[in-house]
Amino acid sequence: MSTVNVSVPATTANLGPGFDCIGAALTCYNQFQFALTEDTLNPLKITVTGAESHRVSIDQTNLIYQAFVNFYQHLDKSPPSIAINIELGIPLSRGLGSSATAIVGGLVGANELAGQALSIEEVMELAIAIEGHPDNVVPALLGHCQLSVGERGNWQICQVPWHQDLIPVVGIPNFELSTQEARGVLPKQLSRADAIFNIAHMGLLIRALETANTDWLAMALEDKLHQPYRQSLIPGYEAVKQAAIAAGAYGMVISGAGPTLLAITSPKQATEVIKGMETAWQSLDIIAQVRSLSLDTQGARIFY
Ligand SMILES: Nc1ncnc2c1ncn2[C@@H]1O[C@H](COP(=O)(O)OP(=O)(O)OP(=O)(O)O)[C@@H](O)[C@H]1O
Ligand SMILES: N[C@@H](CCO)C(=O)O
Repeated sequence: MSTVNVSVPATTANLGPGFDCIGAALTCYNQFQFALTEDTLNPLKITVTGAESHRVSIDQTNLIYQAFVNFYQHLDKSPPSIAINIELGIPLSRGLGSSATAIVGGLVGANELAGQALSIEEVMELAIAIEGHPDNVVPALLGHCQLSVGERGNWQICQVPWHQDLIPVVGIPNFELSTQEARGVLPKQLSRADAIFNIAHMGLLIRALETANTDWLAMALEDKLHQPYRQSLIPGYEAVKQAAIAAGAYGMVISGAGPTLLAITSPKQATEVIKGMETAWQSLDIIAQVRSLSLDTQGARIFY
């Protein structure tokens, strides 16, 4: 087989208190096609379609290709000549795990072309090493909501049940915030009180997601580790949060490193929450796309 297609879901990381360790896959996708070529003079050809396609590099710096090459380096082999077609469905640098889709897509495509030389656990390990933290790449690969605990070479991955009555609503503004910039504003040290706050809220979050106990969820989404420092990088954060909660959301958090904002609500209130968040962005003259999504339960999918 010389051509393989891989579809990888968007992911929302952190979910409030779970900085760098929890993330959920959402029903919005990037698609990648990998076709082996015989062209040794031009070993890489990349084409990109979809919104923001002009912003993706089409040379060897492309993150998908870097992950692809990383896979072959891991096997001590040279990468084959390859044509990669990228169909972007997930906006870039918005906190919806676009970089994780590129890393997972590149690795899964390479693994399939290499006859599944690596197990899914080995692919996951490589993906975490490239991204530097597991919270996006693990659910992008496996689907569902995933808690990743451990360190290089020794990860425990725990699927966190997500109650079907909890609807994720994402508000995606039309400005970008790079993960690098959003990590740059975080303090190097935390007080003991803030550490205890996050440990307790994270424990509550796991049970709240499973049971849809909405009092628990409303409290569990609070965090003292990253959101207080990142809010000022996202114009409209407070107004959109207030509007979402007034319209029936249980809470609202920064999705990944932002600037996308993630509200969680009930199936009944989802339309009102979307309207409320839209109106709040509009009143600040910020263009944003607000929509409800579902939990993706498949992760990276291979098809021919
Ligand atoms: N389909 C893609 N092909 C190649 N590179 C990509 C692709 N998608 C994302 N990237 C790379 O990832 C960068 C965005 O990564 P960044 O971590 O800043 O944002 P994100 O992954 O969208 O957000 P977050 O990590 O907060 O969820 C892009 O600037 C680009 O370099
Ligand atoms: N946990 C990461 C997710 C974005 O890559 C962060 O918030 O910086």
